[in-house]
Amino acid sequence: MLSTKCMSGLLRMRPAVLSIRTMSSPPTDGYSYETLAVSVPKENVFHVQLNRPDKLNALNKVLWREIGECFNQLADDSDCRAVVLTAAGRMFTSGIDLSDLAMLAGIVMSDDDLARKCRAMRKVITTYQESFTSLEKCSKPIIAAVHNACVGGGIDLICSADIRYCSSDAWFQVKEVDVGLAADVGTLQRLPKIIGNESLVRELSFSARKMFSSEALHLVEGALDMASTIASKSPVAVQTTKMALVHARDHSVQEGLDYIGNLNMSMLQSEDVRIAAMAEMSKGKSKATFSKL
Ligand SMILES: CCC/C=C/C=C/C(=O)SCCNC(=O)CCNC(=O)[C@H](O)C(C)(C)COP(=O)(O)OP(=O)(O)OC[C@H]1O[C@@H](n2cnc3c(N)ncnc32)[C@H](O)[C@@H]1OP(=O)(O)O
Repeated sequence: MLSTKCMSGLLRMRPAVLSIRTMSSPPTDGYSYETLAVSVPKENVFHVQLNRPDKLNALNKVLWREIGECFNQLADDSDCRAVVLTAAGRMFTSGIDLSDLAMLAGIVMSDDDLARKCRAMRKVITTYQESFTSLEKCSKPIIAAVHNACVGGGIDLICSADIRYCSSDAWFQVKEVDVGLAADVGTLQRLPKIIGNESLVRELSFSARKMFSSEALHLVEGALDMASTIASKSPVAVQTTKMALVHARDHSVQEGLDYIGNLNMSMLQSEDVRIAAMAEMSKGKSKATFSKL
């Protein structure tokens, strides 16, 4: 989102979301959540949907916890090679559940001692941060497909995904200052690196102004097709690529080169390299099939 390139969107998102449901297999065993719906619409592609439509997918405590649980589970699921993240109902998310903000006020009132209040507050912030960081730690590529509103904590969430698509009616709002907060769950850390424009990030974060999508290039099927393309490639190559990209964002070029060198001294020994190379040399005559990772 938000750079011209990433703002490019998912046209007619709602019908497309319905069509994901139609194509999907029933909820996967072991993926039972109160606030998330998980399905498998295409081979090795998992679809995670924020599922509190009546509350515009406001991020309550349960949803925040379940996001972490779900992506930790997907990380260990060898049937999953790529993930599409969408939301049910008329908006992607309206941000943190405002009744849970009262919980923060509860902490302020909970003790007379500042150190104890600070420790309780730190625990909440860390727990929320770790939940969204689970997307980044999950080695499977994650495509967030945003429709309509993506507010506050929603920006934190999609900044942890790998790829962002949005609908032509999508809008984005770093709204924290409007509720008296500095965003603390990843937006201020990740968004500048995603957009590559520090000035724009500051403007959005200081003003809480809405930023609208003006481009609409892809359908939800586009996200699914992209996930499917990724899922068809060597999981060793794709997941190592994701690890290297996340590492590279936070390290120098030389540190990144050392990191990929250390990783690839093992990964290049994978059977996937031979299988992929043979398929490439056949110029499309033979199709590469990779085993689970
Ligand atoms: C340690 C903390 C770290 C995290 C920090 C995160 C910070 C943030 O996310 S800041 C942003 C917080 N969000 C907001 O301030 C947005 C509040 N909502 C709205 O402004 C509007 O709902 C919105 C413009 C998104 C949509 O307006 P619309 O008129 O179309 O719908 P509504 O009638 O307002 O909403 C429908 C029902 O959903 C409930 N709801 C919507 N948003 C929230 C929310 N964020 N929290 C709780 N509930 C929400 C709304 O109350 C309606 O419910 P009901 O009355 O029962 O029908």
